[in-house]
Amino acid sequence: MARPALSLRNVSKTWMPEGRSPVIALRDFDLDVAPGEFVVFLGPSGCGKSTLLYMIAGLEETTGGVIEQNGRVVTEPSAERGLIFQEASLFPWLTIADNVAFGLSIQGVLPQKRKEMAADILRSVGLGDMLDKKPDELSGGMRQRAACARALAMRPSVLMMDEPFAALDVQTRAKMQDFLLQIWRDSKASIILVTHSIDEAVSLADRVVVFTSRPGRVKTIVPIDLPRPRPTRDPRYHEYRDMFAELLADEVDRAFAEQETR
Ligand SMILES: Nc1ncnc2c1ncn2[C@@H]1O[C@H](COP(=O)(O)OP(=O)(O)OP(=O)(O)O)[C@@H](O)[C@H]1O
Repeated sequence: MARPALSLRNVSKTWMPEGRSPVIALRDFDLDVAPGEFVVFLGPSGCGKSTLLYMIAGLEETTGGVIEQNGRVVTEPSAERGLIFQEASLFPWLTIADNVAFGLSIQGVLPQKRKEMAADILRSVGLGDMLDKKPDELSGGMRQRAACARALAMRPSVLMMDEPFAALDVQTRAKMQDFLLQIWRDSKASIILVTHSIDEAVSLADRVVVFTSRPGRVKTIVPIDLPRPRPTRDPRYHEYRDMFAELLADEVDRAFAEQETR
């Protein structure tokens, strides 16, 4: 791989919740993400996927190891690394256009330019008619597109998404996946998407990183060697699905077995 966009070396995190025992969420996690690569994190519940995104975003500190973006150690949040959550975290009192413009104001973009940029990017995600609407006037899928627009306006080179479509109905989810592939191609950013959906992983990823159960480590990394749009009727598509189902079932079984021997 040419210089990775993102490099994780021995990344570990132990949470120290007050009055409770420490939780080792991640231990010695290693991964390189290439520029423009689409990586999906798949793993059992509680294996540290969100924790890892927060650390890559610079919102939480690691308790071991190093995270680098383009060779620079990550120590704090940066516009270079966008993070989108399951529920679009837009400011409810601002219009969609002002939500997008808000981040640009922090970057020092002047008001008129902010307005133009916000309108442009909202048009590119199909929300050109919604500029003056407030978030609660939009559907869930539209809100998620607005959240994408807000993150993309900052031109991040890495865009992280934590189960972004989990709250959406099946049809909207499929549309959002197509939309995401389109903005991924246009933006040329690397994407890291966390999902519980095996189908979503096989439909979207260049590579799927399968986590072990907690403490999360890399169990295996599987490149998806299928053209896009993914041929869902192709036997190979189903082979990938079956393989991921087995890998996850293994980890869930292992976690249960460990709990029982404790
Ligand atoms: N702020 C926190 N303080 C203490 N423990 C935490 C905190 N955040 C997460 N944890 C613990 O760290 C572990 C990993 O949590 P995390 O949310 O990263 O897992 P996940 O893989 O994203 O789970 P899920 O798939 O269910 O969303 C869990 O045991 C969780 O309870």
